[in-house]
Amino acid sequence: MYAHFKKIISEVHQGNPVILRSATEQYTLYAAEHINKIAIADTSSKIYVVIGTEQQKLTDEQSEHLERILTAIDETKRGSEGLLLAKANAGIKDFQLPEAAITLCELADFDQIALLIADPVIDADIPQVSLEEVVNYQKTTKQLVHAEVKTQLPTQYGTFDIIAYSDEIEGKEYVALVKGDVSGGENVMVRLHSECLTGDIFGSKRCDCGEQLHRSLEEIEANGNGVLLYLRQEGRGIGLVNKLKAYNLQQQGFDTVEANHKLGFADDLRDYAVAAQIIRDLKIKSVALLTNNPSKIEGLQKYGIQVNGRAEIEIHANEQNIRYLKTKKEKMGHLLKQVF
Ligand SMILES: Nc1nc2c(ncn2[C@@H]2O[C@H](COP(=O)(O)OP(=O)(O)OP(=O)(O)O)[C@@H](O)[C@H]2O)c(=O)[nH]1
Ligand SMILES: [Zn+2]
Repeated sequence: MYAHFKKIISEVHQGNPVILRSATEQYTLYAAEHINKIAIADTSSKIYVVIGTEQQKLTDEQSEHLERILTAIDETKRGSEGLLLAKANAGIKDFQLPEAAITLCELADFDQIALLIADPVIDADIPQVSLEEVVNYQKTTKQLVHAEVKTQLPTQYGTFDIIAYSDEIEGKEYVALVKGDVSGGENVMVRLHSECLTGDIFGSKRCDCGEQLHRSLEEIEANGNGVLLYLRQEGRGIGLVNKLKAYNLQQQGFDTVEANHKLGFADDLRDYAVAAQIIRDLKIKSVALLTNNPSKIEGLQKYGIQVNGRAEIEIHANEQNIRYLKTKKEKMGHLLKQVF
């Protein structure tokens, strides 16, 4: 995993250029340690010096690099340089190209100072890396969830350890309900449960969430080992207010996917980086997911979690949720055997 990304880091480390791009912009990136007059003189494009800083205060090393770079640029008499500050402590959600540039320099064992040169020459020999790749690499490899407290929770299904997590990806709070010793475990039974206030708390019949939540806890208890992660992904990531707006649209005849589109959202906005991070924090080696939703499997694999199996968790349909379940099967690829 990440072979291409590791090559990028190695190129930056050796002082070679790489192209860093977002959907709308692209630049040639050099770590400041390697910049020399030739690289600067060779280009007539705008040059940005990017500095990672906590409080707009440079370290001694950064000041030295900056002086060297500015002298080099000055000697070319171009004077088209600009200064970009990247927040050294920027949350992953706020990452833009400056933060990505600084991250690449740090991963290449350099100080937090980089050069970005506009209008890069696209050349097959110069490897390219996207902002998204940098963000995904950080989400996979950097510890971005934190176990804050662990205690016992006796429930009607059995007694679980409950661990509350905070995270630096979404900025939310989560819980993991853990049965037994899962550390080092292979094929651990895991339920990724997406928050559904209406279904989980009020027993809504519009969806199958509440019943799935309780069934999962029963199954984990019966298995004597497993984890339920309560993920803050209300409304497949669109939030409670928008989900209720989607319900109004469904009342008018649109299905759950069409309703999302009418509100300006994709079918499903969920990202499973937090789930992957918690699974890694629990030192689980591989999982067997309780789900009917193949995108949860791919969502975890994307962040390096080994998914060895799947157990279905199908709830009997009722009159109110049959259309919703049919849409999930037909449009979202959910593996539902009892829905036709
Ligand atoms: N946008 C939107 N979200 C919904 C709707 N009904 C339920 N949800 C949300 O969908 C999520 C549940 O996801 P589902 O796709 O039903 O099932 P799943 O959890 O992905 O798949 P399983 O693991 O098989 O249960 C929860 O976050 C609910 O709040 C709806 O009509 N519109
Ligand atoms: Zn629901």
